[in-house]
Amino acid sequence: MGTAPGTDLHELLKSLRVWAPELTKLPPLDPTATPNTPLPLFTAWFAEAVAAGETEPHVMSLATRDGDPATEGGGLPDVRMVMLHGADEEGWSFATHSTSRKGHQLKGFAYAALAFYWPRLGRQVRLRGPVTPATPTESQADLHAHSTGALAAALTGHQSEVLPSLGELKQASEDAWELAQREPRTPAPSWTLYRVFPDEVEFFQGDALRRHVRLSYVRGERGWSRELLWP
Ligand SMILES: Cc1cc2nc3c(=O)[nH]c(=O)nc-3n(C[C@H](O)[C@H](O)[C@H](O)COP(=O)(O)O)c2cc1C
Repeated sequence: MGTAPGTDLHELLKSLRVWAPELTKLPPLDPTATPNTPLPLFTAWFAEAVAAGETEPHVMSLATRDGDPATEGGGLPDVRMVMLHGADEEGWSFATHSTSRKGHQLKGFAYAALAFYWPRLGRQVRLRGPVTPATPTESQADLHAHSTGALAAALTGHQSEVLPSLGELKQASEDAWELAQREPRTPAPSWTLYRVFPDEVEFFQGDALRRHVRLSYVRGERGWSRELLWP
């Protein structure tokens, strides 16, 4: 049986391209003009992603590891999107429930990888490193600095548990919205701010002739070193 034109996955894949010139501008990356440490380059690229009109430049993929690789079924990778809450000398931060799937994974193996993609500039940033939870006070302060909707979502709770029906979500969410509006300082005890303190940060600048520039910062005993990687 035929598929209606324009909806076939493989036809669509053939028709798509990355970095179409009408949407994407590929700036050159001169490695000799980059800072000695990755944070200033990240913050500059982030600002440029915002200025270029990236829709959600603060959304990133967060990869974690499941369980212990020595046990059966353990050590498997997992990934999902989360929002960046900040990046400074203490690390790159995000927030989630410590009781969620990723929360349990981070408890068992406190190391994670993050990836950003900013297609309008043909840029990717990836980093990985150990993860540390912030204190409950700092985590709740971070939550309360965000929107009522963010608080309501956190108060709804049960993240990653099996949901018996959408009706149960509606009821829990309505209760959470009501509480968040009435008591904007209500704590969501499992909501936790985590920081990734990177061992490595790689900046990828796409190039039209596929001579992509990959600049990798590696943290060593004497601070950061930089090297180029083959694309
Ligand atoms: C654009 C976007 C942003 C998201 N931001 C967050 C976030 O900041 N924190 C969070 O816990 N989940 C966030 N999520 C939901 C996660 O992707 C994921 O579904 C949820 O955290 C459960 O993941 P887990 O089962 O691996 O723990 C976001 C999803 C999307 C699509």
